[in-house]
Amino acid sequence: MKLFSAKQLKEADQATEKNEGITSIDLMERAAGQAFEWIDAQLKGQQVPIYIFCGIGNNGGDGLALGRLLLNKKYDVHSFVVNYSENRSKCFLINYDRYKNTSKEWPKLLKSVDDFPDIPANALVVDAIFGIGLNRPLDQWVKQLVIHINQSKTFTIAIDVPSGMFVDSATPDLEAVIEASVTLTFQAPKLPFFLPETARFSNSIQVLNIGLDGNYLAETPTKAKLITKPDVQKMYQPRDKFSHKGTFGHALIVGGSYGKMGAVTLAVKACLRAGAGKTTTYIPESGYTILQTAVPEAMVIAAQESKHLVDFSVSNEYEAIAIGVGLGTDVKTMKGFKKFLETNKTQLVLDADALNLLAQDKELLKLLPKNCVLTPHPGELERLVGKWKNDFDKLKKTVSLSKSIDGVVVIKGAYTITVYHDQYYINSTGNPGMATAGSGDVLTGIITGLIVQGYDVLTAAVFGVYLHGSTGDLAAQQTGYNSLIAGDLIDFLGDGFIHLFRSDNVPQETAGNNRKNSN
Ligand SMILES: NC(=O)C1=CN([C@@H]2O[C@H](COP(=O)(O)OP(=O)(O)OC[C@H]3O[C@@H](n4cnc5c(N)ncnc54)[C@H](OP(=O)(O)O)[C@@H]3O)[C@@H](O)[C@H]2O)[C@@H](O)CC1
Ligand SMILES: Nc1ncnc2c1ncn2[C@@H]1O[C@H](COP(=O)(O)OP(=O)(O)O)[C@@H](O)[C@H]1O
Ligand SMILES: [K+]
Repeated sequence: MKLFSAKQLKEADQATEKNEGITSIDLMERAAGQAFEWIDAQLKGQQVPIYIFCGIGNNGGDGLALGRLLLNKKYDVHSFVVNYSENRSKCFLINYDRYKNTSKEWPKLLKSVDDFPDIPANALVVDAIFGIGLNRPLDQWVKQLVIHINQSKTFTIAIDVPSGMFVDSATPDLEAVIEASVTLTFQAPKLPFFLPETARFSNSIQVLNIGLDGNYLAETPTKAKLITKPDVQKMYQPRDKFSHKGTFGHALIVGGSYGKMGAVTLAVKACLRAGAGKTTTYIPESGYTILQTAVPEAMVIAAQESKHLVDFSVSNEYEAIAIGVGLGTDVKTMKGFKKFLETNKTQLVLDADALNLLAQDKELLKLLPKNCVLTPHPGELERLVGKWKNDFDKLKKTVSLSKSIDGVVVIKGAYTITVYHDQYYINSTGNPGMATAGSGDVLTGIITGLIVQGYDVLTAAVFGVYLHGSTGDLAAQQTGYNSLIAGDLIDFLGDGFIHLFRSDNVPQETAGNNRKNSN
């Protein structure tokens, strides 16, 4: 799903008006109508005081149109115009008049802190103060209004965007943003809904299709995409009946150190479960028995050194090498790692301590082969690119890194973002249960397993991240968040694949039948 910029949405707006022969006021009525339908479907006529705060631009126009529709359906509506500027939009003014013709109680004008209404605890608040047109920090008194609404702790519905949130750049003041309970966003979600600093404001996101011009939406490329099930279904490569293990490649996992062999165990199991034809691990000698016992399906090459890898001389028979899990950052390991990079020609996935070694000597980045995959969590990323000022700056720095190595960088976390040059692929699966030691090692194994089967590196990263998260979601249904451990992600990976092609909305009857059959 494409995430459009504010400028693109305004262009889509104009394309729709031109191609459908409608005006912006018609489009506003459509948007407000969709918001009304959604709210009416939840309330079903239930009478609660509805407090609508409207700005003076088109977001405010949406708010007034919504207010009129709710009044027509006999809801208890109280509207306020937040008069932060005299520069009112045309569509706002039209809806202001329409509202006044509908209601005896006209919208109250708010011009300063003294005008703020008390908000009853049982009120439903609608935030239509600012939308995608916000382009500078809020005036002090408008910020106070946002704080006043947030402090009311009432259920708050943001129209299009929580007011105060910037769409295409960093939000300058995180105290001046509406904390929405639900965000009714038009046509497509906005990038900051998925970034760590701002995601908490938009909460439950409902995308309302207001029918913007289909051609414009299809043909306009976006920097950011939200990766959902239909996107990854297209990525899956079915297996041929006459395929054999040689068809699906040979992966090498290089890593482990004394006390950290588990990381390699998790990565190699995940790699196998992702579908690699063959896997080999290259580990310090002390891990030999551990690996052979824990993963009989994997081959093991034990290095001479007992506790840390020093010599990384590996053959070139592998389709991909994952390096770094449990590796450690011993001085001798660093030397061997450098020597390895100087001669290696195989596709690489670099994680954990391999990233820390790269951060210790950034010159090593120049030795990476084209199209490698780096999978840093935010701490590892910071060591590689330096401190960032905000989420947008983090993305900019990651884009520079991706371009400089001509490879893929996966920023792990909630809504993992895979960055390739200046494209962002935002993952929609996963849960806080996955914040547990070793779950990153599993991801490394999955991505490597996909690469050796023939997925290109970008697809392997985007698809692998999605699968890892959806597997975590399936596992959590059985384990709950607290009890999920990294090994569960391996156990459920098969379910993750199977669910790729299962409908999410299993009808009750079918679910019942399944239960009956399994009894
Ligand atoms: N295709 C679509 O997407 C559709 C969009 N629709 C709706 O329109 C919304 C966008 O409306 P919008 O462009 O009028 O901007 P909005 O957010 O109401 O802001 C109002 C104005 O405030 C100003 N301003 C900015 N910052 C400020 C500040 N800090 N303090 C004071 N003033 C500030 C700035 O004007 P300026 O002063 O810069 O000239 C800005 O223009 C969109 O979110 C959606 O709800 C739907 O109706 C139909 C389909
Ligand atoms: N709150 C969360 N929501 C979704 N995914 C998460 C969350 N927390 C962690 N994860 C995922 O779990 C993995 C953790 O990786 P990492 O920090 O490298 O763990 P480790 O080094 O212990 O293996 C990443 O893929 C990350 O995206
Ligand atoms: K809003």
